[in-house]
Amino acid sequence: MREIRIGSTVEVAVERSDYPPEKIQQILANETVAVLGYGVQGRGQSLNMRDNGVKVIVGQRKGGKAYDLAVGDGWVPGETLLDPEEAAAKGTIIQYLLSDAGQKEMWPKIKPHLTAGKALYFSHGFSIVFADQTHVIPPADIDVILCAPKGSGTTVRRLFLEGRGINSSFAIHQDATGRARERCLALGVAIGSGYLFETTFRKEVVSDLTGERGVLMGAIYGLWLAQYEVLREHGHSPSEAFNETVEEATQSLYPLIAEKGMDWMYANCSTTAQRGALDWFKKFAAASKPVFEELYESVANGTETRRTLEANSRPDYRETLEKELKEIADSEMWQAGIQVRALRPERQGKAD
Ligand SMILES: NC(=O)C1=CN([C@@H]2O[C@H](COP(=O)(O)OP(=O)(O)OC[C@H]3O[C@@H](n4cnc5c(N)ncnc54)[C@H](O)[C@@H]3O)[C@@H](O)[C@H]2O)C=CC1
Ligand SMILES: CC(=O)[C@](C)(O)C(=O)O
Ligand SMILES: [Mg+2]
Ligand SMILES: [Mg+2]
Repeated sequence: MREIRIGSTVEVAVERSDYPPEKIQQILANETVAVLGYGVQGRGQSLNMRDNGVKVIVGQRKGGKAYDLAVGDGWVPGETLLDPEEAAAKGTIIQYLLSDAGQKEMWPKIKPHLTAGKALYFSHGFSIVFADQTHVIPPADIDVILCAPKGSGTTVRRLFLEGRGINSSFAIHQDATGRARERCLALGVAIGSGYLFETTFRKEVVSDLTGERGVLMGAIYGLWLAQYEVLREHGHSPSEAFNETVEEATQSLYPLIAEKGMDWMYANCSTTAQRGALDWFKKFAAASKPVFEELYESVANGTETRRTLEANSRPDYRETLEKELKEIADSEMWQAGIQVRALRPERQGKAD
């Protein structure tokens, strides 16, 4: 356990060394972990647990890319790769890692398998907190726990293979067995977390939905796009606009922020850049804060989850999504990106 003091706030983080492999194996000795869904998280988490000596089975419907990927990763059909319902019946811990819309849809079929003493595990507070929309209400005699890696499942796996770990949030919603916490933390480390920070299901889902719609994904692209367009409209070439908006950010300046913070990145730029950034960040903060308030409200009052469930439950949701992603890919900015990335010396001659 590591105590962190930030101003007047004291937080305790659970670390990997609190749950060495022998302790994980002891806590989970009589458990079969059924990972339902072999998407981005299901894949990363199940492979890491398997490598950590946990007894894991995967529940993924036959047919489709995810199933083939699971077979390719060494899950054995009929043994460690089953239908989601079959896996739910066999598992003592059910990791519910279908897409959030998929969790709602499958719930009536999964619920009967959640018998007394089992644990239901989520990587997002979505289904439980917005139960008025999802109707996911677990029986009272099971544990309901959460471990949410704060990053893509791809990163969960990559960092694990590099011997590193991802930060995750954890939360206990229901402790029916008295073992919910130890189950949750043992799993949290087994899936590849480096540090685990305690939260609630509600805090997790509200912050996560805000972050991904905001600075992590939605806002960052919105800002980049606006700057790219202004540069182009003023006669700058596509490569100049892209370099000055995206390539420099990801290749030079963001890694410096990751290393030692914003002040460190600023300190390593010119005094000219520093003066301008120090003046302008306040204007951007003031201009965007009302949008973040609007976003937070839309998350907190359930508008965002309602929209997600509606859009992602449509039979043609994949085609619509692919069309929207293709529009981005085909836009001048990201076409410029393909060309500019190909010029990175280490990528010469290699495809994107
Ligand atoms: N993608 C990520 O890296 C992160 C995801 N999460 C959370 O983890 C959970 C899983 O998310 P992802 O891995 O992104 O899921 P995903 O969108 O990759 O889908 C996971 C699996 O669900 C299956 N599925 C989808 N709809 C279904 C349905 N109606 N019936 C049966 N199966 C269905 C798909 O075949 C797929 O194998 C979600 O709660 C998500 O919010 C949390 C942190 C990051
Ligand atoms: C990767 C992650 O943590 C996100 C952005 O919240 C998600 O994929 O839902
Ligand atoms: Mg997240
Ligand atoms: Mg998310």
